[in-house]
Amino acid sequence: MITVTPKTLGDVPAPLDLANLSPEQTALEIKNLNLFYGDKQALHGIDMKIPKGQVTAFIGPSGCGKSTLLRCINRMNDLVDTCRIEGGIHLHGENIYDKHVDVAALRRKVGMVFQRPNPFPKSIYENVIYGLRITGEKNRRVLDEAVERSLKAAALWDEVKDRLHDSALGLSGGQQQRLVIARAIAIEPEVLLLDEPTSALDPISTLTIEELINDLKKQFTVVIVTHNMQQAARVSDQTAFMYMGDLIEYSDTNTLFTTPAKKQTEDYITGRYG
Ligand SMILES: Nc1ncnc2c1ncn2[C@@H]1O[C@H](COP(=O)(O)OP(=O)(O)OP(=O)(O)O)[C@@H](O)[C@H]1O
Repeated sequence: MITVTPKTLGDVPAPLDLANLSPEQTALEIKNLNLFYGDKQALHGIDMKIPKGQVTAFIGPSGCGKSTLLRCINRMNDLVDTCRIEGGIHLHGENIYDKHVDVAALRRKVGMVFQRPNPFPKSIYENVIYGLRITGEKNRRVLDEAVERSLKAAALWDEVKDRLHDSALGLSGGQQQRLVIARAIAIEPEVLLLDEPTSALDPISTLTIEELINDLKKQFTVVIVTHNMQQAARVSDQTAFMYMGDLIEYSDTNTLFTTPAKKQTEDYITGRYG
């Protein structure tokens, strides 16, 4: 039996009425999203609004479709040949799956951090400004400021400010993951997708990243996939429980973990399966 103590990091905001968010409150709206890998349907008619400036977690047993849904938000699934999508995801009222959407521009608005830290074999400095270099930024002062701002926002500045031109590969795993977060936020996205960002880290680094997530939502909308229910309870404002490609329950995190509406959710959070 797993017991989950909800929300220990940050303030507990008043729960939002997730079904009736206003356009101003909404960062993303997922509308009747179906996803197929070949003949196999991995997501079934997902409908949800993700609020701005908050942390939303996707939880559920292995294979339920959490990462698939997360990857839909910046069209990473476009890279999978067999993948077919119906329905849409609306950002500023526009479906990101419309034909004319520039996917590179979308990924500048919707950044992503993966399970394993993946810094480039370059200096700390060059890692952070990687996205800015791609956009053609050359002004040294602009780049220096972006490095300092992003590393501070990723809670890494104090640890690396005297060795910005050393290789990023010399950092610890937890530092590398914060560097990758700094790289993602240097281009000032609106939404940050985190796919099990602490699963390769030790408990202390995990706590540092969880505290960081709580700070990041002041500037960004954060969506996190985690297999760790305690982590979802600690960092997220709302939680979506998925099972076999269905969105079973989506509510504010305290409600989902203390008084779930659906039996499947209760069975999962009490450790009866998954
Ligand atoms: N590239 C792919 N090609 C074919 N099937 C895939 C692909 N990626 C995922 N799937 C299938 O889609 C379903 C959902 O997988 P997904 O990785 O989204 O689940 P998950 O909930 O994130 O699981 P985990 O917690 O184990 O990472 C699974 O049945 C998986 O086998």
